[in-house]
Amino acid sequence: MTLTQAEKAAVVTIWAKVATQADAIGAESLERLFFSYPQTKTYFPHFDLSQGSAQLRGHGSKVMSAIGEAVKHIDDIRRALAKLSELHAYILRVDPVNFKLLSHCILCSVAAHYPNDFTPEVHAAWDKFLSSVSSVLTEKYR
Ligand code: HEM
Repeated sequence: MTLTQAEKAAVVTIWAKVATQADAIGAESLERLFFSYPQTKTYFPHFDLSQGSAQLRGHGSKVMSAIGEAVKHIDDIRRALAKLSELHAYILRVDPVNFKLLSHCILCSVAAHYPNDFTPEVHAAWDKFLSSVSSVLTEKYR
């Protein structure tokens, strides 16, 4: 899935804003994930997943910095996320369906924080970007 130059530019622009609140948006995305799709909590039996917990915030921050790496290396997301891809496929064995759920929650959090920036074009570009990140993180399964 390749992003056009215009889509890449839209992703980089919205990320510049998201990056300033990345930790909050990461934690909120996980809260939305666990609240709307409670089955996803089974991957985190060792975490305290209550709203605002230190583990939830810490993990949200890690997830968002990986997204930031992908934005920084938008032309080579595969290489930028190679290690994470192995981790999710071979060690964590996260079912690929869950990536769609998390991507959706990240999309909602970004929209909620930046309603004016979240135009249909930005929405489409951000959605496509998160799909690219997800396909990189799940491609080792095949
Ligand atoms: C956009 C998609 C995702 C990104 C960018 C992402 C990113 C990350 C990062 C950066 C880490 C930490 C790796 C490390 O400590 O070296 C991680 C760990 C982990 N991820 Fe993901 N992840 C994604 C999707 C998912 C999904 C959908 C699930 C399951 C519902 C999941 C479950 C886990 C688990 C269980 C860990 C280990 C947590 C721990 O024990 O510290 N991830 N992920």
